[in-house]
Amino acid sequence: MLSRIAIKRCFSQTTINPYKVSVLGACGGIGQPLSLLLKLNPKVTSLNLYDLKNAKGVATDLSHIPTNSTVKGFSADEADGLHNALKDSDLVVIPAGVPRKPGMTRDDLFNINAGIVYDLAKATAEAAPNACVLIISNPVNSTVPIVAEVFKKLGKYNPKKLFGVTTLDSIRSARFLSELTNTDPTQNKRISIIGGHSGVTILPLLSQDELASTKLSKEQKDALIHRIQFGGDEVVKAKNGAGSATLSMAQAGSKFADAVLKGLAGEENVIEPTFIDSPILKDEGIDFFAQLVKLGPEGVKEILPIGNLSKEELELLENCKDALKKNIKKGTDFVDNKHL
Ligand SMILES: NC(=O)C1=CN([C@@H]2O[C@H](COP(=O)(O)OP(=O)(O)OC[C@H]3O[C@@H](n4cnc5c(N)ncnc54)[C@H](O)[C@@H]3O)[C@@H](O)[C@H]2O)C=CC1
Ligand SMILES: O=C([O-])CC(=O)C(=O)O
Repeated sequence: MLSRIAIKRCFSQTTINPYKVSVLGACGGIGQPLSLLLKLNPKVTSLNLYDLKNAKGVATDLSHIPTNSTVKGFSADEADGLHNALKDSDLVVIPAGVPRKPGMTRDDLFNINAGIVYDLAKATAEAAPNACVLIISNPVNSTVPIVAEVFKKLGKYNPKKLFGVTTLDSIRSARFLSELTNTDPTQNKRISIIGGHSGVTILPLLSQDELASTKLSKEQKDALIHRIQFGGDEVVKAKNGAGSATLSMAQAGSKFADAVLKGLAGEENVIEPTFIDSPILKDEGIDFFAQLVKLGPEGVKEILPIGNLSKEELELLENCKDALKKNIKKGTDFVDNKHL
Protein backbone atom coordinates (compact mmCIF):
# COMPACT_ATOMS: atom_id res chain seq x y z
CA MET A 1 0.00 0.00 0.00
CA LEU A 2 1.34 3.47 -0.90
CA SER A 3 1.15 6.12 1.83
CA ARG A 4 -0.75 9.34 1.10
CA ILE A 5 2.56 11.23 0.87
CA ALA A 6 3.98 8.70 -1.61
CA ILE A 7 0.81 8.92 -3.69
CA LYS A 8 1.04 12.73 -3.70
CA ARG A 9 4.70 12.54 -4.71
CA CYS A 10 3.91 10.14 -7.56
CA PHE A 11 1.06 12.36 -8.65
CA SER A 12 3.11 15.54 -8.65
CA GLN A 13 5.90 13.83 -10.64
CA THR A 14 3.57 12.75 -13.38
CA THR A 15 1.43 15.86 -13.63
CA ILE A 16 2.26 19.26 -14.98
CA ASN A 17 3.23 22.25 -12.90
CA PRO A 18 0.44 24.78 -12.81
CA TYR A 19 1.73 28.06 -14.17
CA LYS A 20 -0.18 31.24 -14.82
CA VAL A 21 1.04 33.16 -17.85
CA SER A 22 -0.06 36.60 -19.07
CA VAL A 23 0.56 37.96 -22.56
CA LEU A 24 0.42 41.77 -22.90
CA GLY A 25 -0.20 42.74 -26.52
CA ALA A 26 -1.79 39.35 -27.12
CA CYS A 27 -3.84 40.26 -30.19
CA GLY A 28 -1.01 41.44 -32.42
CA GLY A 29 1.03 39.72 -35.08
CA ILE A 30 3.25 38.04 -32.48
CA GLY A 31 0.74 37.95 -29.64
CA GLN A 32 -1.79 35.70 -31.35
CA PRO A 33 0.46 32.86 -32.56
CA LEU A 34 2.48 33.11 -29.34
CA SER A 35 -0.69 32.76 -27.29
CA LEU A 36 -1.66 29.76 -29.42
CA LEU A 37 1.68 28.08 -28.70
CA LEU A 38 1.34 28.87 -24.99
CA LYS A 39 -2.15 27.36 -25.04
CA LEU A 40 -0.54 24.16 -26.35
CA ASN A 41 2.10 24.14 -23.60
CA PRO A 42 1.10 21.65 -20.87
CA LYS A 43 3.02 23.65 -18.25
CA VAL A 44 0.60 26.55 -18.71
CA THR A 45 -2.65 26.02 -16.84
CA SER A 46 -3.92 29.59 -16.85
CA LEU A 47 -3.42 31.93 -19.79
CA ASN A 48 -4.45 35.58 -19.56
CA LEU A 49 -4.51 37.68 -22.72
CA TYR A 50 -4.40 41.46 -22.55
CA ASP A 51 -4.57 43.97 -25.37
CA LEU A 52 -6.08 47.36 -26.09
CA LYS A 53 -9.06 45.62 -27.69
CA ASN A 54 -10.29 42.23 -28.97
CA ALA A 55 -8.60 40.20 -26.21
CA LYS A 56 -11.88 38.54 -25.26
CA GLY A 57 -12.42 37.41 -28.84
CA VAL A 58 -8.94 35.90 -29.18
CA ALA A 59 -9.25 34.30 -25.73
CA THR A 60 -12.62 32.73 -26.54
CA ASP A 61 -11.23 31.38 -29.80
CA LEU A 62 -8.21 29.80 -28.05
CA SER A 63 -10.33 28.53 -25.16
CA HIS A 64 -11.97 25.94 -27.45
CA ILE A 65 -8.66 24.10 -27.90
CA PRO A 66 -8.79 21.01 -25.69
CA THR A 67 -5.65 21.50 -23.62
CA ASN A 68 -5.36 21.71 -19.88
CA SER A 69 -5.56 25.50 -19.46
CA THR A 70 -8.17 28.17 -19.03
CA VAL A 71 -7.88 31.26 -21.22
CA LYS A 72 -9.26 34.67 -20.29
CA GLY A 73 -9.24 37.94 -22.20
CA PHE A 74 -8.83 41.40 -20.68
CA SER A 75 -9.04 44.71 -22.50
CA ALA A 76 -7.88 48.22 -21.77
CA ASP A 77 -11.44 49.56 -21.76
CA GLU A 78 -12.59 47.45 -18.82
CA ALA A 79 -12.01 48.59 -15.25
CA ASP A 80 -8.74 47.15 -13.90
CA GLY A 81 -8.38 45.02 -17.07
CA LEU A 82 -4.59 45.16 -17.04
CA HIS A 83 -4.22 44.52 -13.31
CA ASN A 84 -6.71 41.65 -13.41
CA ALA A 85 -4.84 40.10 -16.35
CA LEU A 86 -1.55 40.30 -14.47
CA LYS A 87 -2.63 39.32 -10.96
CA ASP A 88 -0.70 36.30 -9.58
CA SER A 89 1.10 35.60 -12.88
CA ASP A 90 4.22 33.46 -12.74
CA LEU A 91 5.34 34.66 -16.14
CA VAL A 92 4.48 37.81 -18.11
CA VAL A 93 5.35 38.06 -21.80
CA ILE A 94 5.28 41.51 -23.41
CA PRO A 95 5.07 41.76 -27.21
CA ALA A 96 3.01 45.01 -27.07
CA GLY A 97 4.19 47.81 -29.32
CA VAL A 98 4.60 48.87 -32.91
CA PRO A 99 6.76 46.93 -35.39
CA ARG A 100 9.19 48.33 -37.96
CA LYS A 101 8.48 49.37 -41.52
CA PRO A 102 11.13 49.27 -44.28
CA GLY A 103 13.83 51.91 -43.76
CA MET A 104 13.39 52.04 -39.98
CA THR A 105 15.83 50.87 -37.32
CA ARG A 106 14.60 49.27 -34.11
CA ASP A 107 15.67 52.44 -32.31
CA ASP A 108 13.16 54.38 -34.45
CA LEU A 109 10.43 52.51 -32.51
CA PHE A 110 11.62 53.96 -29.20
CA ASN A 111 9.39 57.04 -29.18
CA ILE A 112 6.19 54.96 -29.26
CA ASN A 113 7.24 51.71 -27.61
CA ALA A 114 9.12 53.21 -24.63
CA GLY A 115 5.89 54.69 -23.27
CA ILE A 116 3.92 51.47 -23.90
CA VAL A 117 6.52 49.32 -22.14
CA TYR A 118 6.84 51.83 -19.30
CA ASP A 119 3.10 51.67 -18.56
CA LEU A 120 3.00 47.87 -18.77
CA ALA A 121 6.10 47.56 -16.57
CA LYS A 122 4.51 49.78 -13.92
CA ALA A 123 1.36 47.65 -13.87
CA THR A 124 3.42 44.45 -13.76
CA ALA A 125 5.52 45.70 -10.83
CA GLU A 126 2.29 46.48 -8.99
CA ALA A 127 0.18 43.42 -9.84
CA ALA A 128 2.72 40.64 -10.46
CA PRO A 129 5.95 41.76 -8.74
CA ASN A 130 7.33 38.21 -8.47
CA ALA A 131 6.70 37.16 -12.06
CA CYS A 132 9.40 36.41 -14.60
CA VAL A 133 9.06 39.20 -17.18
CA LEU A 134 9.93 38.49 -20.82
CA ILE A 135 10.34 41.55 -23.05
CA ILE A 136 9.82 41.14 -26.78
CA SER A 137 8.88 44.76 -27.65
CA ASN A 138 11.62 46.60 -29.52
CA PRO A 139 14.07 48.14 -29.18
CA VAL A 140 14.91 45.36 -26.70
CA ASN A 141 18.29 46.97 -25.91
CA SER A 142 16.32 49.93 -24.47
CA THR A 143 12.99 48.43 -23.37
CA VAL A 144 14.63 45.96 -20.95
CA PRO A 145 16.46 48.81 -19.14
CA ILE A 146 13.14 50.70 -19.02
CA VAL A 147 11.47 47.79 -17.22
CA ALA A 148 14.43 47.43 -14.86
CA GLU A 149 14.31 51.14 -13.94
CA VAL A 150 10.55 51.08 -13.35
CA PHE A 151 10.88 48.04 -11.09
CA LYS A 152 13.81 49.64 -9.26
CA LYS A 153 11.87 52.86 -8.66
CA LEU A 154 8.97 50.84 -7.26
CA GLY A 155 11.29 48.76 -5.06
CA LYS A 156 10.44 45.50 -6.86
CA TYR A 157 13.49 44.85 -9.04
CA ASN A 158 14.79 41.31 -9.22
CA PRO A 159 17.47 41.09 -11.94
CA LYS A 160 17.08 37.31 -12.03
CA LYS A 161 13.54 37.64 -13.33
CA LEU A 162 13.87 40.17 -16.15
CA PHE A 163 14.67 38.84 -19.63
CA GLY A 164 15.03 40.47 -23.05
CA VAL A 165 13.95 37.83 -25.57
CA THR A 166 16.81 37.31 -28.07
CA THR A 167 15.88 33.72 -28.95
CA LEU A 168 14.97 34.67 -32.52
CA ASP A 169 18.60 35.55 -33.28
CA SER A 170 19.70 32.15 -32.07
CA ILE A 171 17.03 30.12 -33.90
CA ARG A 172 17.85 32.06 -37.07
CA SER A 173 21.50 31.11 -36.64
CA ALA A 174 20.63 27.40 -36.66
CA ARG A 175 18.50 27.74 -39.79
CA PHE A 176 20.93 29.96 -41.73
CA LEU A 177 23.88 27.72 -40.86
CA SER A 178 21.99 24.66 -42.06
CA GLU A 179 21.34 26.34 -45.41
CA LEU A 180 25.06 27.03 -45.87
CA THR A 181 26.26 23.60 -44.79
CA ASN A 182 23.40 21.51 -46.14
CA THR A 183 22.75 20.06 -42.69
CA ASP A 184 19.62 19.33 -40.69
CA PRO A 185 18.63 22.54 -38.85
CA THR A 186 16.82 20.56 -36.17
CA GLN A 187 20.06 18.79 -35.29
CA ASN A 188 22.45 21.75 -35.41
CA LYS A 189 23.42 23.39 -32.17
CA ARG A 190 22.39 27.04 -32.10
CA ILE A 191 25.31 29.43 -32.41
CA SER A 192 26.08 31.29 -29.18
CA ILE A 193 25.11 34.94 -29.69
CA ILE A 194 26.13 37.69 -27.31
CA GLY A 195 25.64 41.45 -27.06
CA GLY A 196 22.19 42.81 -27.75
CA HIS A 197 19.27 42.62 -30.18
CA SER A 198 19.88 45.01 -33.06
CA GLY A 199 22.30 45.16 -35.97
CA VAL A 200 25.93 45.24 -34.91
CA THR A 201 25.07 44.60 -31.25
CA ILE A 202 24.06 41.05 -32.30
CA LEU A 203 27.37 39.21 -32.08
CA PRO A 204 27.35 35.55 -33.20
CA LEU A 205 30.36 33.59 -31.95
CA LEU A 206 31.04 31.40 -34.97
CA SER A 207 34.48 30.45 -33.62
CA GLN A 208 32.75 28.48 -30.84
CA ASP A 209 30.62 26.46 -33.26
CA GLU A 210 32.30 23.38 -34.67
CA LEU A 211 30.33 23.29 -37.90
CA ALA A 212 30.63 27.02 -38.64
CA SER A 213 34.30 27.24 -37.74
CA THR A 214 35.38 24.18 -39.72
CA LYS A 215 33.09 24.10 -42.76
CA LEU A 216 32.75 27.75 -43.78
CA SER A 217 35.13 29.94 -45.77
CA LYS A 218 36.00 33.41 -44.45
CA GLU A 219 33.52 34.94 -46.94
CA GLN A 220 30.78 32.56 -45.84
CA LYS A 221 31.44 33.34 -42.18
CA ASP A 222 31.26 37.10 -42.81
CA ALA A 223 28.05 36.64 -44.78
CA LEU A 224 26.52 34.46 -42.06
CA ILE A 225 27.37 36.98 -39.33
CA HIS A 226 25.78 39.74 -41.40
CA ARG A 227 22.69 37.66 -42.12
CA ILE A 228 22.14 36.87 -38.42
CA GLN A 229 22.70 40.52 -37.45
CA PHE A 230 20.24 41.76 -40.08
CA GLY A 231 17.83 38.81 -40.28
CA GLY A 232 15.04 41.03 -38.96
CA ASP A 233 15.52 43.42 -41.90
CA GLU A 234 15.03 40.53 -44.34
CA VAL A 235 11.53 39.99 -42.96
CA VAL A 236 10.70 43.69 -42.70
CA LYS A 237 11.68 44.15 -46.35
CA ALA A 238 9.73 41.09 -47.53
CA LYS A 239 6.60 42.14 -45.61
CA ASN A 240 6.94 45.53 -47.28
CA GLY A 241 5.19 47.72 -44.74
CA ALA A 242 3.02 45.04 -43.12
CA GLY A 243 5.29 44.60 -40.09
CA SER A 244 8.23 42.49 -39.00
CA ALA A 245 8.81 38.89 -37.92
CA THR A 246 5.74 37.51 -36.15
CA LEU A 247 5.50 33.74 -36.71
CA SER A 248 9.19 32.93 -36.23
CA MET A 249 9.12 35.31 -33.26
CA ALA A 250 6.12 33.52 -31.78
CA GLN A 251 8.02 30.24 -32.03
CA ALA A 252 11.10 31.84 -30.47
CA GLY A 253 9.05 33.46 -27.69
CA SER A 254 7.24 30.23 -26.94
CA LYS A 255 10.54 28.35 -26.81
CA PHE A 256 12.01 30.86 -24.39
CA ALA A 257 8.88 30.99 -22.21
CA ASP A 258 8.91 27.18 -22.05
CA ALA A 259 12.57 27.24 -20.95
CA VAL A 260 11.81 29.74 -18.18
CA LEU A 261 8.90 27.57 -16.99
CA LYS A 262 11.14 24.50 -17.06
CA GLY A 263 13.59 26.38 -14.86
CA LEU A 264 10.82 27.42 -12.45
CA ALA A 265 9.75 23.78 -12.29
CA GLY A 266 13.26 22.80 -11.18
CA GLU A 267 14.43 21.08 -14.37
CA GLU A 268 18.21 20.88 -14.56
CA ASN A 269 20.47 22.25 -17.29
CA VAL A 270 18.00 24.55 -18.99
CA ILE A 271 20.25 26.90 -20.94
CA GLU A 272 19.13 29.74 -23.22
CA PRO A 273 20.53 33.03 -24.52
CA THR A 274 18.85 36.22 -23.25
CA PHE A 275 19.50 39.94 -22.70
CA ILE A 276 19.87 40.35 -18.96
CA ASP A 277 21.33 42.43 -16.18
CA SER A 278 24.87 41.08 -16.43
CA PRO A 279 28.10 41.89 -14.60
CA ILE A 280 30.23 41.19 -17.68
CA LEU A 281 30.74 44.78 -18.93
CA LYS A 282 29.38 46.76 -16.00
CA ASP A 283 32.79 48.34 -15.37
CA GLU A 284 32.49 49.83 -18.88
CA GLY A 285 29.03 51.24 -18.12
CA ILE A 286 27.10 48.47 -19.94
CA ASP A 287 24.59 47.08 -17.45
CA PHE A 288 22.76 44.66 -19.75
CA PHE A 289 24.21 42.06 -22.09
CA ALA A 290 22.90 39.09 -24.06
CA GLN A 291 24.56 35.77 -23.26
CA LEU A 292 23.76 32.22 -22.26
CA VAL A 293 22.16 31.70 -18.86
CA LYS A 294 21.14 28.65 -16.89
CA LEU A 295 17.52 28.93 -15.78
CA GLY A 296 16.21 27.78 -12.42
CA PRO A 297 13.42 28.05 -9.83
CA GLU A 298 14.27 31.74 -9.17
CA GLY A 299 14.71 32.75 -12.83
CA VAL A 300 18.38 33.14 -13.79
CA LYS A 301 20.30 30.51 -11.85
CA GLU A 302 23.69 31.21 -13.37
CA ILE A 303 25.09 33.59 -15.97
CA LEU A 304 27.40 31.49 -18.08
CA PRO A 305 30.82 32.72 -19.26
CA ILE A 306 30.97 33.90 -22.86
CA GLY A 307 34.01 31.72 -23.55
CA ASN A 308 36.93 32.50 -25.84
CA LEU A 309 36.47 34.96 -28.68
CA SER A 310 38.56 35.04 -31.87
CA LYS A 311 40.50 38.20 -32.75
CA GLU A 312 37.75 39.21 -35.23
CA GLU A 313 35.02 38.60 -32.65
CA LEU A 314 36.87 40.72 -30.08
CA GLU A 315 36.92 43.52 -32.66
CA LEU A 316 33.19 43.12 -33.31
CA LEU A 317 32.60 43.25 -29.55
CA GLU A 318 34.56 46.50 -29.31
CA ASN A 319 32.51 47.89 -32.20
CA CYS A 320 29.18 47.03 -30.60
CA LYS A 321 29.88 48.48 -27.15
CA ASP A 322 29.16 52.09 -28.06
CA ALA A 323 25.77 51.35 -29.63
CA LEU A 324 24.76 49.05 -26.79
CA LYS A 325 25.74 51.59 -24.16
CA LYS A 326 23.76 54.35 -25.90
CA ASN A 327 20.67 52.11 -26.31
CA ILE A 328 20.74 51.14 -22.61
CA LYS A 329 21.26 54.72 -21.44
CA LYS A 330 18.37 55.91 -23.60
CA GLY A 331 16.09 53.45 -21.77
CA THR A 332 17.26 54.34 -18.26
CA ASP A 333 17.18 58.10 -18.99
CA PHE A 334 13.58 57.75 -20.21
CA VAL A 335 12.49 56.47 -16.80
CA ASP A 336 14.77 58.80 -14.84
CA ASN A 337 13.04 61.75 -16.49
CA LYS A 338 9.63 60.56 -15.30
CA HIS A 339 8.13 60.85 -11.87
CA LEU A 340 6.86 57.51 -10.68
N1 LIG B 1 12.51 40.58 -29.58
C1 LIG B 1 12.42 40.20 -30.83
O1 LIG B 1 13.22 39.37 -31.29
C2 LIG B 1 11.34 40.74 -31.71
C3 LIG B 1 10.60 41.82 -31.32
N2 LIG B 1 9.59 42.31 -32.11
C4 LIG B 1 8.84 43.45 -31.61
O2 LIG B 1 7.60 43.03 -31.04
C5 LIG B 1 6.67 44.12 -31.04
C6 LIG B 1 5.30 43.66 -31.53
O3 LIG B 1 5.35 43.26 -32.86
P1 LIG B 1 4.03 42.76 -33.64
O4 LIG B 1 3.29 41.79 -32.81
O5 LIG B 1 4.44 42.41 -35.00
O6 LIG B 1 3.18 44.13 -33.68
P2 LIG B 1 1.60 44.28 -33.86
O7 LIG B 1 1.35 45.72 -34.15
O8 LIG B 1 1.08 43.27 -34.80
O9 LIG B 1 1.01 43.93 -32.42
C7 LIG B 1 1.28 44.71 -31.31
C8 LIG B 1 0.10 44.58 -30.36
O10 LIG B 1 0.37 45.36 -29.21
C9 LIG B 1 -0.84 45.97 -28.82
N3 LIG B 1 -0.58 47.11 -27.97
C10 LIG B 1 -0.13 48.34 -28.31
N4 LIG B 1 -0.08 49.13 -27.22
C11 LIG B 1 -0.49 48.35 -26.18
C12 LIG B 1 -0.66 48.59 -24.80
N5 LIG B 1 -0.40 49.79 -24.25
N6 LIG B 1 -1.11 47.60 -24.03
C13 LIG B 1 -1.38 46.38 -24.58
N7 LIG B 1 -1.25 46.10 -25.87
C14 LIG B 1 -0.81 47.09 -26.67
C15 LIG B 1 -1.53 46.33 -30.12
O11 LIG B 1 -2.92 46.56 -29.92
C16 LIG B 1 -1.23 45.09 -30.96
O12 LIG B 1 -2.25 44.12 -30.82
C17 LIG B 1 7.31 45.19 -31.92
O13 LIG B 1 7.87 46.18 -31.10
C18 LIG B 1 8.40 44.44 -32.67
O14 LIG B 1 9.46 45.27 -33.07
C19 LIG B 1 9.29 41.70 -33.30
C20 LIG B 1 9.99 40.60 -33.73
C21 LIG B 1 11.11 40.06 -33.01
O1 LIG C 1 13.50 43.30 -37.11
C1 LIG C 1 12.59 43.67 -36.36
O2 LIG C 1 12.20 44.84 -36.26
C2 LIG C 1 11.94 42.64 -35.49
C3 LIG C 1 13.00 41.88 -34.79
O3 LIG C 1 13.47 42.29 -33.75
C4 LIG C 1 13.57 40.72 -35.46
O4 LIG C 1 12.98 40.20 -36.42
O5 LIG C 1 14.65 40.29 -35.04
